[in-house]
Amino acid sequence: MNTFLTKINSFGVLVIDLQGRLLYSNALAKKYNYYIDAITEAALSGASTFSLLHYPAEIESFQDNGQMIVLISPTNEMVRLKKETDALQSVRNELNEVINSSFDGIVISDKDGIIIHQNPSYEQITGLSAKDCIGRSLKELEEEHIIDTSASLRALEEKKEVTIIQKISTGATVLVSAAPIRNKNGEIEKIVNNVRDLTQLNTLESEIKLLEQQNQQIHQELEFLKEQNDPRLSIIAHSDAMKDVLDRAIRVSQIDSGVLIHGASGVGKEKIVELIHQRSLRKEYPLIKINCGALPESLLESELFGYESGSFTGANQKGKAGLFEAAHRGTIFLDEIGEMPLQLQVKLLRVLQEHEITRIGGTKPTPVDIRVVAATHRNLPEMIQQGTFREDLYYRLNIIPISIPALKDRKEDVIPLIYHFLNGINHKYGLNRSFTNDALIAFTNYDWPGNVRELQNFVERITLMSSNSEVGMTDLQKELQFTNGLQLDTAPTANSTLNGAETMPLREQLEAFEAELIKEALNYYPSIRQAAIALKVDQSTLVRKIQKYEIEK
Ligand SMILES: Nc1ncnc2c1ncn2[C@@H]1O[C@H](COP(=O)(O)OP(=O)(O)OP(=O)(O)O)[C@@H](O)[C@H]1O
Repeated sequence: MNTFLTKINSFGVLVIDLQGRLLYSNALAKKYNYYIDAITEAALSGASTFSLLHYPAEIESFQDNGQMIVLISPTNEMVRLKKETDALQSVRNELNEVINSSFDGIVISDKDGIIIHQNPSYEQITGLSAKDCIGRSLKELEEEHIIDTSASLRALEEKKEVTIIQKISTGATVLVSAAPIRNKNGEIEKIVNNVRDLTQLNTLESEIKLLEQQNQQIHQELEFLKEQNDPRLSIIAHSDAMKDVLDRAIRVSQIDSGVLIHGASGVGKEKIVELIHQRSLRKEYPLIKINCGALPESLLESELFGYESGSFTGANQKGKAGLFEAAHRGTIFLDEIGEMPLQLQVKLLRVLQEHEITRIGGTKPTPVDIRVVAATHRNLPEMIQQGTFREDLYYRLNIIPISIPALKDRKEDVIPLIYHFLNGINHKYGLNRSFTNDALIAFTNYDWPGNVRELQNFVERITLMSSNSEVGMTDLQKELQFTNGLQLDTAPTANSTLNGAETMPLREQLEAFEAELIKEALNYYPSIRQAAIALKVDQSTLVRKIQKYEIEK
């Protein structure tokens, strides 16, 4: 019965009497109204199909109680059409699901530029809801400045795919690609817009830029550290005075003006010149060094300017280029400039003014592009007063003055320098030497008149001569017997001062040095763990020391 009722509901039902008169018809049978007579006739004649142009149908009839019940159902063709429609609907649903779950915003407009669909991502990206957009014309949205330019309208106008950067009134910036969809006649029916969030891309872009900058910074720091590890260039500078010297040298290396370095013998003038040259744009060209006090006048002149063939007895037959020519495009370091004879000072001034030299015995000037860095331990202004140094040359050379203090005036550098030289020797000779505290105190209390050079020589000598792994006062005394005038004292002397204050006890100096190293490591490495690895100490030890020295991370 149930089956019967279900059938009844999905069939057209007619009830007729046996004479063919209509007694009842249900709603579905109404659409066959025009053909009732034909259907009745067919049913009475026992036919099972019935076909008219628009309503091919199957009929099923049976008699009951002197009446005939006729069931009318669409033919298989109709069922097929219905199935196709259902299938199309399900494809359409799937397509909608795909569109709606896309991370890109998708907006579809019709051929008149009216928005007919948008997916949820579009609202997430732009802040414009379906309510704001669907059914609205893109022209209107443009006029109301909700969007600045419509990609769809341009695609409709230009009849091709268009990609633009669009600004939305909500503040978002998006990349929109509008693609026309054509019917089989090639006419545009719809425009599909693909929308990407550029605000996010911009953020990513700035993040990449930031990473690149950090990368560059790290690269520069690495270069600096590499330089520091290069024994030819590493310059120990723990005192403020020496740090200032380094800062000044690094800054001056970037410009091409004359530099005059003042400082006693052995303070590190040549080291600073090397740094200036290595960091300058001239670093690929030679750095030529000459000590103006080491040669007699005539020889110094021929060394600097060169000579033509046969210009003086003993001269090379072919002539010879001088150091100015050899330093072309590079740097020339004139050490002990105060010792340069007056006559040569005049010639040097001409080179600096005219950027050309003429060889001895020659007539033709040769252009030279050189940077001159000069150094002296003499008091040049006093020499100018005495008439032994030319004032005009002094001002030419002294455009940027750098003054390196004597080692006794920057005692904070003594222990770091000792370790620097000691490490070099240990590494070179495969040793593992160290100094006792007494020895370090003695080193710090001494004034080192020969400055860093004297300290370096003494550290090298005493380390190599000692047979103990820890070099102490006995080794020092022994070595002193071979060294004239060097007197080391473990007690602070009246004139051994540190920044004008009394000499700091060694333990405090070592602690100050240790705190300084920890601060540097913490500044350089992003975490305490990495700083501890670099300093080769336990993380817990490092934490304890950070607390002890009250270092802020
Ligand atoms: N700050 C420093 N760090 C490391 N080594 C240094 C430092 N200062 C000087 N030295 C070393 O000390 C020695 C003497 O230095 P340098 O030759 O540069 O001194 P100078 O002032 O030019 O001497 P002079 O005037 O006698 O020529 C060199 O071996 C140099 O490497």
